[in-house]
Amino acid sequence: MKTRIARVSARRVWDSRGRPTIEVEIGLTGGACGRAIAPAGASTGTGEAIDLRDGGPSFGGMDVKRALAGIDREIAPALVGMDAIDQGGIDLRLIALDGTPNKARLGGNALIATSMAAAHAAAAGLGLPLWKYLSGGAEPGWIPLPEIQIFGGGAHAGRRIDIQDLMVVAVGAQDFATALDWTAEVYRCAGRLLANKGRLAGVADEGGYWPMLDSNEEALSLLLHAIEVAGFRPGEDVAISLDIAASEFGREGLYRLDREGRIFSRDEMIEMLIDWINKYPIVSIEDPLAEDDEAGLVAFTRAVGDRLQVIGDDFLVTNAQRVRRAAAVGACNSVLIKPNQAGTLTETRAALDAARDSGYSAVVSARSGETEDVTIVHLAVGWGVPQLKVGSFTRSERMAKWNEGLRISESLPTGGALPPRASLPWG
Ligand SMILES: O=C(O)[C@@H](CO)OP(=O)(O)O
Ligand SMILES: [Mg+2]
Repeated sequence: MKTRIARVSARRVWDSRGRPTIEVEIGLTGGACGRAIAPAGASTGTGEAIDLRDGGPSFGGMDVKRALAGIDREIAPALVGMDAIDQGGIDLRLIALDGTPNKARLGGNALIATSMAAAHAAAAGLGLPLWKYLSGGAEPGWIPLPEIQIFGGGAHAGRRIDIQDLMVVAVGAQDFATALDWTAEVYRCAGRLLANKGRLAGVADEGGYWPMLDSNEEALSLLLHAIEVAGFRPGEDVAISLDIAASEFGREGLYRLDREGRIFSRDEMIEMLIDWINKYPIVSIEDPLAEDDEAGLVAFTRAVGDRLQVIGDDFLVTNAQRVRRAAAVGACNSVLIKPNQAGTLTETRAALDAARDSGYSAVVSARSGETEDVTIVHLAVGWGVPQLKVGSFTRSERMAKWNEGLRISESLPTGGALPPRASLPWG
């Protein structure tokens, strides 16, 4: 059999924040090979798979090396001889081998890089592009709609503003290439507007501009202005999407917003967000409240869930059980899908299936620490997820993914067609 695993090897490579990470390479008996690199978050949910990452000010720890040793000594011997096409069996074996509930022993980063490398190897062994292999023969009808960061704040930008991602979605674009064109235009205008104000401090971890502003809302109004200056109709051509990443500044129902100079109660936080939704063309808000504030998330979803995509990221951590529980209590109506939060592709897929069963929308997402790895783009296309969140222009680890989307769209029967508006939550 051509797709039997002949070797598993790993190396220490570097991510976009200058930190070591793990690349796994899997070779098959037929000669095909696949490889994948683990990304890493900065604003992480407590329920995520635990990575073995190097810590300390000089990142001089030994944890990545420890993870590599685990791959050499335990994972490789366990996987050699398995069929790479048996993704479920491979992932189950990885989970059993690790033996902890959060993958802390062998490392979530070791597991996800291995799990994704197996999929790449299987696809290569069958002579298929990864998206096609993952789609199981179904023809995707479209390529996902991009959600792209224009301003970066929170843990990705020295907390100059409290909220983490101010993004745009080209809701009126018909195709993927046009969505990128429009977003690039807004991005350039936003940069010019910030520079003219003397408030541009560089670019954040995901490529969005790093704004030095006096309030969070100032960033929102500047973003709206940038959409208009770029010549688009706010809300009709280009809309706003936010990741508040509220777990970074909220605990036990209290939210400390440094830009606003005060602590908000849960109700005040919800009031402020609803005020923004009423004033700006916002179609999606991620982690509006902290991961420990289920009551707040339920109240927020009850108040605006019929007109807004409410995404759980830190709160749901790509976990099927959590998605089902959230749906039962009415917290959020959408889930962010990040493979490395789950730790294996099979668990990632289970979270997506749980979302579909619960009537939740889904958004596949990169992490703030990324590399040239483009697996998530194939995953979004192959699994038919209609939205994809990756960072912005001016950072190549982000553009590697958007450019891969352009390449994939050339081979889809529908070309670069985006999901029909009616199939999206705001349609
Ligand atoms: O919060 C998020 O959604 C991601 C991407 O923006 O950030 P991080 O990878 O740091 O969790
Ligand atoms: Mg998030």
